[in-house]
Amino acid sequence: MQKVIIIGAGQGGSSIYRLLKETEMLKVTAVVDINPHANGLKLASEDGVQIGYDWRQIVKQSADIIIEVTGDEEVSKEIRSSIKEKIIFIPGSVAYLMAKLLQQKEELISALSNQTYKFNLIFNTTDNGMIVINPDEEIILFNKSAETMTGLNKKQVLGKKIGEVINGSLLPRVLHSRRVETNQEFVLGSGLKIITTRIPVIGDNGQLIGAVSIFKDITELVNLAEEITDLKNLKTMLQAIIHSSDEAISVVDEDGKGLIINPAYSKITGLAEEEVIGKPATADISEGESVHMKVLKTRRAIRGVPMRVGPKRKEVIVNVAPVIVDGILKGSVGVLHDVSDLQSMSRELNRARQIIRNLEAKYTFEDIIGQSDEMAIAIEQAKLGAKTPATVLLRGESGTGKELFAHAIHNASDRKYNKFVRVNCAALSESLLESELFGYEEGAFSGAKRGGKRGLFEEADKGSIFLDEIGELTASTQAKLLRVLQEGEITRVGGTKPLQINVRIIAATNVNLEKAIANGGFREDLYYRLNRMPIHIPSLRKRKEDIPLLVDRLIEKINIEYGRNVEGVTEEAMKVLMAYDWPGNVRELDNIIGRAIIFMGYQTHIDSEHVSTLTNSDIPVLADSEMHVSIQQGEPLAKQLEGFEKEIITKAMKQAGGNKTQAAKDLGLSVRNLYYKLEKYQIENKSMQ
Ligand SMILES: Nc1ncnc2c1ncn2[C@@H]1O[C@H](COP(=O)(O)OP(=O)(O)OP(=O)(O)O)[C@@H](O)[C@H]1O
Repeated sequence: MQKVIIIGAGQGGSSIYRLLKETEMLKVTAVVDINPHANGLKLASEDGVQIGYDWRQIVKQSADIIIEVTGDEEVSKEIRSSIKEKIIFIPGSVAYLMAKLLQQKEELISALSNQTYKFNLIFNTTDNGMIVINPDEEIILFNKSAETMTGLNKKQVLGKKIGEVINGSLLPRVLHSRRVETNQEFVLGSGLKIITTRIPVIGDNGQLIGAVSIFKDITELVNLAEEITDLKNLKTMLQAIIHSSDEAISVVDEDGKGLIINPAYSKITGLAEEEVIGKPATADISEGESVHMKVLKTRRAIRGVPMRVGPKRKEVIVNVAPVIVDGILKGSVGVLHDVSDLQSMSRELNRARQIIRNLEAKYTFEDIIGQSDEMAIAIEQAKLGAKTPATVLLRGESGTGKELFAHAIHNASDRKYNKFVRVNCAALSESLLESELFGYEEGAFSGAKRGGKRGLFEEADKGSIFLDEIGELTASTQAKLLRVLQEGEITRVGGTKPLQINVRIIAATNVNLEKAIANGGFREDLYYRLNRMPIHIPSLRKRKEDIPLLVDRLIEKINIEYGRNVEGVTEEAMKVLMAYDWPGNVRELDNIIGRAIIFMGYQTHIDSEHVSTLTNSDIPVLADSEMHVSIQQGEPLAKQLEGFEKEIITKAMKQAGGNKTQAAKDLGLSVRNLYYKLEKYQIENKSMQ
């Protein structure tokens, strides 16, 4: 290796030294610095190169090349003259040029590495994944985010075809199409959803250099979008619910300004949306301080505030509750309940209850009061009857408790978990009764339901059917009933196919069936079928000893019904009750006690004055002094006659103590006709006393 000595370290020799260090053909053995303060000295000593200040001493050493860069002519001359046999001599100017070149190279390298650092910094710190491929589809760049999103290591993927690394990658497509594809959705093998932009890289001369994919993880975005969609759905649903609610609803914000109202609210208050939305809550309801404002002030719900709202001054009950989200008051929601609606609903409910009552047997033998011998026998017989499948015929005047017995028999029988159906045979016309009892087939008559209808016998299958007022059946219905009793089957009206049924019949009548047979009004064969187990329920006048017990139990029952605290009857009152002969039986007694309790004020005992209307006189209906005829101007005669008829029937029923058979007899009407008129004029039994 050629040995080199450099003279003039402080004058550029150091640079020459660094340049020569890189060549493996030359070895710098010494560096001489003619100026002792120059820093070339330090460099040389660090590298273990011999150094010195006395060039004359140094050049005496053997060297193949001497480089002199002092720039000092004197020194230069002296060196030249003193070196006789040295091989090469490079003058300082050339060395200087070399040093300059070296410096430029170093600067270039430093600038380049600086650029590379910046590029790497950007490339690897961005959230976006970046993959670059060459025209052969091989991956040449793969940044940190790409590693994180794909779960692949850069070292594993560089140089590989992108299709092998990312299944189904569409990046090669842009190599062929040379078209940018922006914001394309793609699902990575890891299941991550990304949105990617694919760009072909084309050189200035139009030559294809490769393609870049820049992509973003959009899982969170998608989730967010889904959440927003869910929220939107929820909002839409909530609006639909509020909108369709029959309850009047209003929502205000935390300042009490209207946010939402529904059509029911507008209907009841008479306020349109534009009069409420964005307006202070104090203006929404005409009366008093807005309940909304109170709720917003106190952050407490207010319930049950009665108010009158709207042009019709409708009575409503207001409930308002604050809306608090994460402890922050956001507004309040108010609901107005239209009380008039509630009242009609309660009427509906009562009607429904009545219907249900008709379909269930609610009384048991426990509810039948009576210790008299006659009553004890009747109860005993009924209990026996309950245990057999036999048809039972309950006989007794109206109001003696025949229905009560029918319930009790059903409930004591092994059919108690099945239906108990009550039918009043006198209350319906023949055709209606038959279609009710036996059902009908489609098209049986005009107005028949499509698909036909099940009859009550079918309804009561495996249960019991209570046929009240059986003595009122027409000949046709009697014949059909006989068939049920004989064959255990029914045929729907308009049908041909008989249906097997398993129903226990409990029949009841308050007419003398034997007399009816004699008159030809009742079939004898049916009578014998029905009369297998007759039970006679005594009239109240025949068991007056039961009156005190009945009175006690009735007071107990009515106290509960009316919320009263009546303790009993005075001796005087009891005398009146015992003296009366009770044409309406227990029903009449029930009504009398009920009416006395209503009118007696807050006394603890029913006194004789409260039952003073009870007399056994036999006043003819039309002689009632309260009855009067007054002519209504402009009302048709037929209408006025109807009003008069209603009045007469009401009086007759009152006088008969609610006993329909008696009332019908007094008026010379058939029981069926009386039922029809009671129904027509809506005369209820309760008002009979
Ligand atoms: N022995 C009794 N113990 C308690 N309450 C009775 C008794 N008998 C009848 N009642 C009551 O008297 C009212 C009339 O009874 P029920 O309807 O059973 O009579 P009914 O004989 O079926 O009358 P109708 O022939 O007019 O239909 C009912 O409120 C019933 O609870």
